[in-house]
Amino acid sequence: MDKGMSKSSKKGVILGQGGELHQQTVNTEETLTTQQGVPVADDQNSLRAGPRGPTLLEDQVMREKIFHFDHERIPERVVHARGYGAHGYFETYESLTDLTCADIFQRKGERTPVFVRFSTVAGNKGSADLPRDVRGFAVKFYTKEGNWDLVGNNIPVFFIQDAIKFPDLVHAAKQEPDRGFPQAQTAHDNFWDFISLTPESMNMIMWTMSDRAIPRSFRFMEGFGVHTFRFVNGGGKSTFVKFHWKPKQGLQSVVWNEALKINGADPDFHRRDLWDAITMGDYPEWELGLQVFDEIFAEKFDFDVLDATKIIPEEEIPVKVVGRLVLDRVVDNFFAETEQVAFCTQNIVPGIDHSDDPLLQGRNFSYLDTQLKRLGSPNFTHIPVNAPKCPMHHFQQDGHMAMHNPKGRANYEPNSWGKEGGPRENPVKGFISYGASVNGPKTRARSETFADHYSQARQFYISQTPIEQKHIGDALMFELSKVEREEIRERVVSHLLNIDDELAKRVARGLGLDKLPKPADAAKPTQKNLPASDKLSIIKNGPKNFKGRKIGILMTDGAAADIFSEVEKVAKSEGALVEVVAPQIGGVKNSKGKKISAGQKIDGGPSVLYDAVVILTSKEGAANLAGFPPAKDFVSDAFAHCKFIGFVEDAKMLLEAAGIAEKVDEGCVLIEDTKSANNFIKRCREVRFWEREKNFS
Ligand code: HEM
Repeated sequence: MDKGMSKSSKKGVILGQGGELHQQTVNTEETLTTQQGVPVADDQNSLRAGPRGPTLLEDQVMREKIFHFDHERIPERVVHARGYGAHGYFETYESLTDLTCADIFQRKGERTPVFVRFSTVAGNKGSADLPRDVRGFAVKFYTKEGNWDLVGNNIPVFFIQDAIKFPDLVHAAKQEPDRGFPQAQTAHDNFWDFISLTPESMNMIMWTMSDRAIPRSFRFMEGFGVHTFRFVNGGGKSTFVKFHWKPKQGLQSVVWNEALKINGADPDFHRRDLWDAITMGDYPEWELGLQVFDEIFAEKFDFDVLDATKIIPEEEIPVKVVGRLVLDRVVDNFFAETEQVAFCTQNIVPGIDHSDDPLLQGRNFSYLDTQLKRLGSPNFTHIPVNAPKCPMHHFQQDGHMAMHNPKGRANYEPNSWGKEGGPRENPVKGFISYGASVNGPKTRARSETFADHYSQARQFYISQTPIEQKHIGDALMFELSKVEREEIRERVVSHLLNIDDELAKRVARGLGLDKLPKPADAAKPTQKNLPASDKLSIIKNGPKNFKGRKIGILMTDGAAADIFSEVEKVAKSEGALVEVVAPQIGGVKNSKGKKISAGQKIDGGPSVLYDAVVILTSKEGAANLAGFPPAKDFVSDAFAHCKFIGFVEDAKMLLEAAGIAEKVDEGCVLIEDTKSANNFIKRCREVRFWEREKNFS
């Protein structure tokens, strides 16, 4: 023990003479060292000339520590900066030899390790999880023949058709450059100015204004490869393919007012949800689906399959399910894995190839280029999360932070070093690009087959349920109400007139436009005969049960013990979680005097954090909470967000104070016994009681 230090009652804990705490190794703890491995005796005090004197430059321990800290940050991704990753595996359901020689699709039942990163697009790294935004859905498959990255989104189309417009799109969407805000939202002039001058974005705008852009969780959203890719089989035959991820948990989104509140209550809502589900063993799963088609279909399809602003409706080409993705392991270290992972559309494997989609072609350049800047060296493939799990042999060498360097004398080929000469080409297994014929004059021209900007936007809109259509209108009104320049608002409405008259009129009314503008000049008239596609609606593809969802039970002292155990029991048998929200974090004593611990204190656990709620108070508890705004909001928000609400007779006073006692509807279930608790859970399977929203003005 140093001079001036005194022992505390805890073994290995010493107080310094300035009162600072020193935790020292006793038995099994490892010794703290510098990066050079030198043991450190005192991590609380820098080296000084006397206890009150200046710190000495000589202090290599402090300098090393601060030097490293000073360089902890790397540039965030230029887009998709905020994300969350997890490990898992992909399991192949059947051999697809006839379609592709990609090794991952050859053997039924084979499991391939994967790393997945979900993200928002526009917000900075520290933004919240629930802005209205596209979500990234990037999957790295560590196949036996190299890494295949399927870098997709939760929306199957994109804003632009040509990668040359990507910098403009992203500049317009992110914070405005003079003021540095608003961040993580598109509700501002620059974004809508750009969009209103870019009619090819209209299909994507319908999707981003829909509830797809405010998913309940990463677990409850679809993923799409977006572009048309190619499969190539062992005989060199190619077919076109589009990739889909279908969540086994079913689709689910939140409502906009809820999203706004979640961002405040828990900005990490989505990452926490994924972390919790995986650590509790409720592994999320998606099935990989393919839409496979040939040149003949591509020729006769109304739209160009190389145009990333278009889908192929599932009714035209059904999605064939070929495998499942299971996420079963959280990261050990967020920075090492989620931050350093580098997905790249150019990472494809034998049997998979690019198409001529001009957006995809530009992406193939952009990702590698940006990652060199972001990760600081061409050796980012040496970082474990990026390194293939199959053998690698090449002559690439040196560079910053080179971790794996080839051995031996030969670092070039051809060479004449025989066995020691290193790896050789393999024309049998090696990647061979599909030999598509390419010709045509060099030109900066866009194909006329890309010119229909409205027909599929309309098709998406008419495929939605009335509630979903209403949400699209509401979202447009919200976003445009934040736009300061009226001519931009008008220009957007002029595009909506080419999509759906009623939608355009409703938005115009909502914005208070004095008169309707003329419809925008359309390069091609809208085809109004495209049929509705049920697969495009979230509500029509919702969950079949309440598994993986969370019920918030607002409880007070004296709450009925039997009802609590009933709700807990039925929720458990459904695979749903319950969390108690109480006036104090210490929990409550139920009617039998048993202590029930709380997951949240009422003002930290608003109902927006739950998929359904139960108001389980005693009479006295309800009376106390009736005067407490966070408790009233808990109930009234759950009602306004169309959630199923279970309640007990004793909670009536709180319901009254929240203003819903008179409005109790079929989405509010009185829980008195096993039967009604079961009934409540059954209702919850519909996720929301949308009927209620019809009564909101
Ligand atoms: C179909 C259209 C697109 C989709 C589905 C898409 C998807 C994604 C996803 C999921 C990420 C995040 C990857 C991660 O989690 O690390 C990402 C990042 C990125 N995307 Fe895209 N993107 C699209 C279009 C584009 C285009 C056209 C460009 C550029 C020409 C581009 C450039 C980038 C860049 C530079 C990053 C950051 C990559 C990094 O720093 O690692 N994207 N994109």
